[in-house]
Amino acid sequence: MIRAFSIDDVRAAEEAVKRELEPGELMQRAALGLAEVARARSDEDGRVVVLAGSGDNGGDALYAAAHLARLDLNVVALLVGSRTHEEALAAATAEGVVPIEWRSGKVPAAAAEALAEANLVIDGIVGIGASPGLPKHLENLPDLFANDAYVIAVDLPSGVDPSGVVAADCLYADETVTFSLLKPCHLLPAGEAACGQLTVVDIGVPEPDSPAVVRYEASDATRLWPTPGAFDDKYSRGVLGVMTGSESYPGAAVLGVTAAVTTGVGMVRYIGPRRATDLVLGSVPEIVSGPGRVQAWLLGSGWDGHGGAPELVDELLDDILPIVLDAGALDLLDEPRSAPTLLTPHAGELKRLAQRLGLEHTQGVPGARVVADALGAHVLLKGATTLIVPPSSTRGPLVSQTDGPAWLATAGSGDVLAGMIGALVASGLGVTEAGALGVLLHGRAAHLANPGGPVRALDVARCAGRAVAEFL
Ligand SMILES: NC(=O)C1=CN([C@@H]2O[C@H](COP(=O)(O)OP(=O)(O)OC[C@H]3O[C@@H](n4cnc5c(N)ncnc54)[C@H](OP(=O)(O)O)[C@@H]3O)[C@@H](O)[C@H]2O)[C@@H](O)CC1
Ligand SMILES: [K+]
Repeated sequence: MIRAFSIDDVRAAEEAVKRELEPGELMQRAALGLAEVARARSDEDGRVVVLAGSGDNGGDALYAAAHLARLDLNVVALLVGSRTHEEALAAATAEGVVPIEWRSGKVPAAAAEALAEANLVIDGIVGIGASPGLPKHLENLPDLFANDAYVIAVDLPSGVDPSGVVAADCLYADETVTFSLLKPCHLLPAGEAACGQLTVVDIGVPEPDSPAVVRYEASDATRLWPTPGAFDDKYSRGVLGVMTGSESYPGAAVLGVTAAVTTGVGMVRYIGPRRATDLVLGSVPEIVSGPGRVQAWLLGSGWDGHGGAPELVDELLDDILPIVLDAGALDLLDEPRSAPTLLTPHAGELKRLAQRLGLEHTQGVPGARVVADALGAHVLLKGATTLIVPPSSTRGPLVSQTDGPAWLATAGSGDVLAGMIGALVASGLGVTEAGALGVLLHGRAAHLANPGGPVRALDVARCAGRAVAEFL
């Protein structure tokens, strides 16, 4: 599992280590690690520009500049903040780094020339002390870079919101070198794309207890998968009740049920309108049609109204069983249930849901968070990066998964994902684990369906079993 920590926790962990070290030692470790990566990425006769801002992020960059100059690289330091880390600047200039001040206004000619010639740019403008966005004079900075310049961000790309919540103008990097601990922006959509390759340099700061953001990996699927034992039967493995599809959209039912059965669950009970039931039975003869005992419910994919049995829905919502509410069923809930509940909206559905509930945020992490809090439910926000946002009261981390190829943006894909997650909830996983492993499985199955090429949702559903076998 990949973990990122809140900025407060990162600062506290760094302070605790600093108390045990000589003053400045931690920054020296960071700068040395950064310089080693930068050296490995630069040519023999490399021309390096270091962008140094006001804080310690600029300090890291300037000390790294000193190391690189000592290795005979040609290094220019652009001092772009309102202040400069003076000791680090003195160390850099003592090694032959050429400083140029550009604290506001138009770019000085010497700075523009150095940037145009640089094949390596080290972005030490701002780190975890950042407020989102770039200062006015640096807004068009990338226009000054050579086309083939390799950009290394120190700790995080400048301009990015360190907490990964607010999307803002930032300096895109080819590589981000961070120190011991990942920060939320490294894993969340508002920052991750700007990071490029993420390299972690160990400076000896231990992980705090509780991560703010986590990402499940294949090894987590291996560890957590609800693999049946010799004494299991179809009931002990778990039964999933599915109410999906409608007269207008019966295909959603076929996709979700196919995905659930192929993912592996003791049994699927399907309840839906006649046409959808016939189609489901025609392609998935393993299912049992009609109500009965189940361990979890999946509702809503392909609904046009309240599915096949509206009279059942209120009863289910009052029940103590876990429920996955997808698509049309996102409209059902107005207040928290007492049992685990997972909502699976895409961005448009989240917006509508938050507006219906009259909430102040409607998008991204803040939107998912207010919906999760209002409904006491986990919100799985589908997208290129899929997030799982728990209600604040759980104090649990956000989950951020980027497992699927972009080809998964296709009709029926969400129905398949819902079926996979439903199967995992019925098998006994909590909604967070089921959501995260479902997204992992969805991405892996898409890859197996047609590596590197377009996929149809039904093929993704059909590949789930093989993908599970790979995890195990
Ligand atoms: N702590 C440790 O032990 C270790 C820390 N380490 C390093 O220190 C970094 C954190 O350093 P930090 O706390 O000095 O903050 P940092 O991000 O450099 O600058 C904040 C200042 O920048 C400004 N500013 C704000 N927003 C801005 C923007 N959008 N764009 C431009 N400028 C902006 C604002 O100053 P202003 O110019 O407004 O006066 C603000 O005060 C961390 O990321 C890591 O690299 C490593 O050495 C390992 C050990
Ligand atoms: K930076």
